[in-house]
Formats: sequence, structure tokens, C-alpha cells
Amino acid sequence: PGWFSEISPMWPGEAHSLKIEKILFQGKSEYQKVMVFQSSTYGKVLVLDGVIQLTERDECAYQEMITHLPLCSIPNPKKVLVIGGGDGGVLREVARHSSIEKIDICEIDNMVVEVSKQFFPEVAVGFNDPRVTLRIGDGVAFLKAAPEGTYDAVIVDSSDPIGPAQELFEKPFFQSVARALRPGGVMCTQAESIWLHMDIIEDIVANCRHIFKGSVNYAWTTVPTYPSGMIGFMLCSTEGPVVDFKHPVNPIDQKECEKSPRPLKFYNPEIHTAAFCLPLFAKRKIGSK
Ligand SMILES: NCCCN[C@H]1CC[C@H](NCCCN)CC1
Repeated sequence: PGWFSEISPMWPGEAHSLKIEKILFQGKSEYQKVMVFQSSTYGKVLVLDGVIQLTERDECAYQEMITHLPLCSIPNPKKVLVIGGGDGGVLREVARHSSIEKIDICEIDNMVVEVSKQFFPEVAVGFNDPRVTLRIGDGVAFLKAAPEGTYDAVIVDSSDPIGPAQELFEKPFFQSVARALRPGGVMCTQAESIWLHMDIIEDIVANCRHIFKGSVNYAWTTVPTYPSGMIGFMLCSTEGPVVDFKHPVNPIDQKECEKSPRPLKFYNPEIHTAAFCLPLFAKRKIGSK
């Protein structure tokens, strides 16, 4: 029955549309409106407050890159924290790393978890891994309470800065992430689009360069159903063992990449390195030493 158009003040004057076959769920949580619909060509789609979060067809590009860019950059990740990520997709990807012993996740909205389990079983499969501990709550408070140097990696799989995730783009939050990481630990955050939010990205880069004394690099992937067709990530490491994000030291073993029921669809070592290559207009503003 018609089309869904992703109209938002965050990307004025443009809107990506998907043809709706059937609306499968509409609800309102404590934090946001939640909708699921069956699209004609991208499978099922999860929408929060009118913003597309994932589609079955292209979620692999985002979940695989936001997870493997950090985890393949450090030799032996053991303890990982996911902030946000309530659909479970990042958990599914973290679980591919055999060195991982513990996966904590802090998601603020339980409705996202329940809706993902009901409508996106191939994404929510991540919650089944025995190493996962789910906390429903505010990631800012969770990190404040985390003991210093707890995690090898923190992945911030957030929505956009307008809405419940606003604080996850601010300096105090990045400081609390740096404190919760061990020396040489890494953070990877959802860092918006160079076509839409260069100003937000510049703020994030400035804050991260100030807080993370290791390396700070912006990488990106293509997601057809995100506005401008791409999304970026901020890769940061604390001081300690040097992390060279551009050359992965810890490749996912081949059999894990092919493992059923859900083999990798997007990430590979070459695209890992390529993800850090930027167009001139972005290099000029973001750069990297
Ligand atoms: N695990 C999937 C969650 C995806 N997070 C975000 C969903 C909203 C999306 N807006 C893109 C806005 C334009 N850059 C960014 C990623």
C-alpha cells in the first residue's frame, strides 16, 4: 500500500523511499516510535522515529563493517561492549571472533530487542550466543559504572544525534569509553555521512583526537538504504600498543567467514583497508596523521 519516505530535518531536501508491501508492526516505546514493514525489494525494514535503521538486504554492510573494522585491528580481543545495537546484528558479527570470551550489550529500548527477535531472526540470532549479557539501560550510565580498563573494544551502534542517541555523540561519553578501554583498546562508533554531516564529523574527530591518544581514523561503507547511500565510522585507539586500523592484524578465519547459517556477505580484508580511503573534500576536513 504505497511508499515509505525517509523525510527528516537531519537530511533536508532529500528523502529515500521504499515501496511498502505490508506494514508488519507499529508501536511506541518509552523512547521512540517503532515500525516494521515488508518492502518490495529490500526485505523487511526496521524504522525508528521515521528513520531507517536496517533492511534485511543491506544490513550486512553496516553490521559487518562496524564490527570487523575494530575487532580485526587488534590481536586478541577478549572482552567487547556494544552500546546500542538492540537489533542484535553487531552481536552476530562479534560472535564470529573465537578469541572473544565476553560480550556485554547495553541497549536503552527493549522494544527494539523484542521487535528484532520477532521480525528479524537472522539479525537477532546474535542474542543466542552464550557469551552475551544484555542490559536494558542508558549506555552513558553503563559506561560511567564500568571499571577502568575493562574492555578490549567498545562498539557504539547508535541511531542519529537527534533523539535518544544524542549523548552518544558528545565528549563526556567518549571520555567514559576511553576510561573503560584497556591500553591499546579500540572504539568504533557510527559516525554519519560525509555527504550530509561534515560538521558533526568534524566535531567527533576533534573530540576523539583530544581524548584518544592512539590513532583516530574515519572509515566508511555503502548502505543503499541510508541517506546519501553511505555511512561512516570513527575508529579510535587509546594509548598503549599501536593500532594500525588500515592493515588488519587479526583476520577472521576463512571457515568462520563461510560458516552457515549466516556466512559473511560484505566484509573482507581488502575492503577493510579500502574503507579508510576518503574523497578529497573529506580528507581536507578530516585528514589523518
Ligand atoms: N544496527 C543497525 C543500527 C543502525 N544505526 C543507525 C541507524 C540510523 C542511520 N541513519 C543514517 C543517517 C544518515 N547518515 C545511521 C545508522
